[in-house]
This record gives sequence, C-alpha cells and structure tokens, in this order.
Amino acid sequence: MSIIVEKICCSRKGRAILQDVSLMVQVGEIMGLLGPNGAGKTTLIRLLAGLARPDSGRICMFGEDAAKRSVKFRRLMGLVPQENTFESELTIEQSMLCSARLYGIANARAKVEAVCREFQIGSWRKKYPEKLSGGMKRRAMIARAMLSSPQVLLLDEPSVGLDPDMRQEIWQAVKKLKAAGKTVLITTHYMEEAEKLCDRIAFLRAGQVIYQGTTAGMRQKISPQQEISLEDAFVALALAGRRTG
Ligand SMILES: Nc1ncnc2c1ncn2[C@@H]1O[C@H](COP(=O)(O)OP(=O)(O)OP(=O)(O)O)[C@@H](O)[C@H]1O
Repeated sequence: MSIIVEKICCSRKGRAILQDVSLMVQVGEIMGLLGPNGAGKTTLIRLLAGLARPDSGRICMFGEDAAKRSVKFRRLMGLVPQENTFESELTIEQSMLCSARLYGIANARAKVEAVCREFQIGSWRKKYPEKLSGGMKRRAMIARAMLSSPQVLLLDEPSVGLDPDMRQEIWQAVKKLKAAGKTVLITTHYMEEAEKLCDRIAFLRAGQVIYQGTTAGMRQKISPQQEISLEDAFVALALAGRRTG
C-alpha cells in the first residue's frame, strides 16, 4: 500500500474539518478526491504533505509515519499546490535549479534537463512565470515536483481554470507519472477528469469520506437501475448531505 490514512480528525478554530477520515491508495494508482467546496480536500492534501498535523489518527506513506516528520517521509512525496509557486524574479529554469540544489540533487542541471524533456518544457523554461500561460506553469510545477524523484504526487486541482487543450496536456503529464509507477492523489471538480484519469475516487462531504471506489461504482450506488452521469451522482451525494446536515 502506498498511502494509508487511518481515522484522521482535524479541526481548525474549534470547528471539525475532517472527521474520522480513512483512505487507502495502492502503489501506482491515481486516486481522485472529489466533493463539494469546503468538504476538506485541500486540508487532507496538506496533512498528507506534512504541512499540517491532524488532531488524531495516522498517516503512513510507504510504511513511513507522517507524525515522525522525517526527511525520508518528505522525500517520498511531491506537492503541486493550486497556486503558482514559481518565484516571479526567476525564470522557470532558474527556479527549478534552485529547487534541485535545495533537494541536494548531485547533478542538478542534468536532472532539470531530464524532467524538462520528460514533461516537454521547451525553450520557454527560459521565461519568467508571468510570461507563461496557466497550463504551462502548471505543467512546469508538476515537472518541478518530480525533481526529487518522489514516489507519491499530490496534485491539488491541477487543471482548474485551464482550457480543454491545456487540461488534456495536464492529463498526459499525470498519465506519465502513472506510467512511471508513481502514486498520484489528485483533487478535482471536473467529473470528466475523475472519469478519464482516476482509477478510484474518494468522495468527501463535510469532512467525511462517504464513498470510496470506482467512478462507475459511485454512479451505480446512486442509481442502480438507470445509468446516470458522474455529475448527477455527485450532485445527488452533495444534496443528500445538505438535507441531512
Ligand atoms: N486554517 C483554517 N482555519 C479555519 N478554517 C479552515 C482552515 N483551513 C480550512 N478551513 C475550513 O475548512 C473547510 C475545508 O476547507 P478545504 O479547503 O480543505 O476544502 P476543499 O474541499 O478543498 O474546498 P474547495 O473545493 O473549495 O477547494 C472549509 O470550510 C474551510 O473554510
């Protein structure tokens, strides 16, 4: 098992954000985190990345306990957050070189070359982030996260705000990660993305995992007799929460 999340509870300012969240992600799997706004997806990603601590529960990656905050744990995973994190005064290439040196990668320049080739980051790597489209930046962020050769990639809404063309490019990049045997956890509001990209999904609502399985399984669970779209299944699950909550 690549990621094990066991009974995680997390609160902020006295309010429960995640309640008893358990999740298992297999090695080489693309797992999608779905759910309405405010369900707790980003909070879970932040906990997995070691950027915040849960109140209780356990997170393990490849057998390494997150609570230990070890270098080994941090090196297991690469995080691609929602917002652009490239330095505005550095070119993409300079930023990548800085990251590679911070990671202590021996031949930093060669590694940057290799990931740029892998993720088709051409001559535009010499440009400053403000000159690049959202899709280019997002692809470069995925490439940068790969510099330390992590086993697990955490992608927080990687294709939000991108046109269909750019979105497909991001999907290709994510498929490359899977082909390389990486485990990917991805949050998304795009049902097409979940359907086309994710092996399995977990649906969060008000801080709880209420479904874990395939997208087909979720559609079937909501409407066993008649085939419905994933979007309709999503809305039904989200609305059921509003009625009971
Ligand atoms: N540091 C914090 N202090 C107080 N509340 C917080 C904090 N971080 C998150 N929250 C709250 O926790 C809830 C879950 O937020 P989170 O960003 O994890 O949801 P999400 O599922 O990623 O939402 P979205 O789909 O809109 O990105 C929200 O109600 C948010 O306001």
